[in-house]
Amino acid sequence: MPSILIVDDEQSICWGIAKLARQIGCEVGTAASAEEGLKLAAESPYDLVVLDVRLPGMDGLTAFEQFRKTLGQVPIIIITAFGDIDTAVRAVRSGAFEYLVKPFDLASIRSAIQRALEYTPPAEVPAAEAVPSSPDKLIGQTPIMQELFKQIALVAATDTSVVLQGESGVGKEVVARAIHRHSIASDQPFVAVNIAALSPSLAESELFGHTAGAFTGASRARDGLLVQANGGTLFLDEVADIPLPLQVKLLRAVEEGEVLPVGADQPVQTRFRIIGASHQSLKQCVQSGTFRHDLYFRLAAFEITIPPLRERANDIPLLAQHFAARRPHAPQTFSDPAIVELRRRPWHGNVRELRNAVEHAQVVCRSGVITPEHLPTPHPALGDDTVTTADVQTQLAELLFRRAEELLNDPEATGNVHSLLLSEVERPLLLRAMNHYANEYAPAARALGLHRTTLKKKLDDYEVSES
Ligand SMILES: Nc1ncnc2c1ncn2[C@@H]1O[C@H](COP(=O)(O)OP(=O)(O)OP(=O)(O)O)[C@@H](O)[C@H]1O
Repeated sequence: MPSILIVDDEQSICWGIAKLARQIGCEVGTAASAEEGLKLAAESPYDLVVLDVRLPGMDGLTAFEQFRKTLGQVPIIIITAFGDIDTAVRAVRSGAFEYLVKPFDLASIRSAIQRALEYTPPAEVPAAEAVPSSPDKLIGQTPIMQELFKQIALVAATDTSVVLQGESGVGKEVVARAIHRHSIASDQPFVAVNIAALSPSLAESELFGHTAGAFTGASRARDGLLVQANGGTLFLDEVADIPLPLQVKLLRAVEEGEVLPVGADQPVQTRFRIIGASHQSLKQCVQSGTFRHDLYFRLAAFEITIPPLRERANDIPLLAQHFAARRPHAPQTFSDPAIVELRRRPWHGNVRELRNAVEHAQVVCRSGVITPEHLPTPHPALGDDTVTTADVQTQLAELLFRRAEELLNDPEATGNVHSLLLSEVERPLLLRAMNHYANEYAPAARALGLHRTTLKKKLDDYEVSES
């Protein structure tokens, strides 16, 4: 008769799993701490261990290695309620047979136990590795986040392409960074590019590079971002915005591990893991013909959907504390009504909006305790008819602020930050004006307060066709 050791300090869990194990014909030992479990394991051999991570005294992941020493390569199922991303990665890397996130249903633990009992262990299992904690840590304790950590841990261990879906500000970039940080390529480059922010005329050379003299202004040859990511991870934010002709080139690069820089006749080798992110459904973009289906299938080998903050409201107090702690000299404490208010808000701008609201409150608060009055007015939902001009101005200012910060941190942009940012603002303005005046230069130029020829020249520079 197979025997199972269940180590969990929650009596009800021990009892539930023990009952189920007996039903499937196992002998059962239970322990409320790792130390007690190790003692039982030393006394009699077990065929399977079900091990909780959070235990009084020694934690489950530390005990894992001890169980290995005592019981050899028997399968160990790890269960956890409150873990962080490092816990998930350690659990996956430890060689745990299965990693279950509480609350789990009886069917999943039953299936894990049955599979574990039929399992023949491999000759060697990699040892658990300590994963360094990182400053851009992913915060979350809700079951939704625990599941997300698990997905990240599973995919990080591979070189599979990933698509991250989720509303703006949910944390797609932090997740991409976490995947990279926990992958075997973590010491290689992580190159992040926001496709929507690339000027259309320069997107190709930015991504694929160019030779010297490939176009006016290209005095020196330059590696594109795909080559800069060689050996590491390329994060394409707003991947749905890649122009169709470049999608073909990107697919070729990913499939064949080589790119053709603008103006070059010889390809350059480059291999990287690609992580795409989008707030739009890529599947819908494929259906509407704006995204190639072959590229979609290549990228979406593993899809992760990051839920909006309002669906994990229990994480809000923790996130608020996390953001407040980033400014050690500013107020750190939230009054109870402030926490209630934070939890109540819809957070259409998700974690980014929450982070900004905490920063705002810390600036406004003079008393040491943050109260609801210190919080800024909430962002309206996009497309909401009640959005006022002031709302739009606030959001625009915030986006420009963020983009300016990105450009100021980009060594390639140094010396051009002003013109780059202004061109990103000017292009949509001119396009809108032309559209508004049915592509008539004269009224559009009059409304803009520009000379007609100046408007025409600017549109040419932005490569905006007259159609
Ligand atoms: N779970 C989290 N824990 C800690 N910080 C987070 C978390 N999720 C998001 N953030 C923070 O929120 C901000 C927005 O996150 P991020 O830029 O990754 O969102 P995004 O989904 O990529 O947004 P966009 O689609 O607009 O590019 C960042 O400052 C990020 O560090």
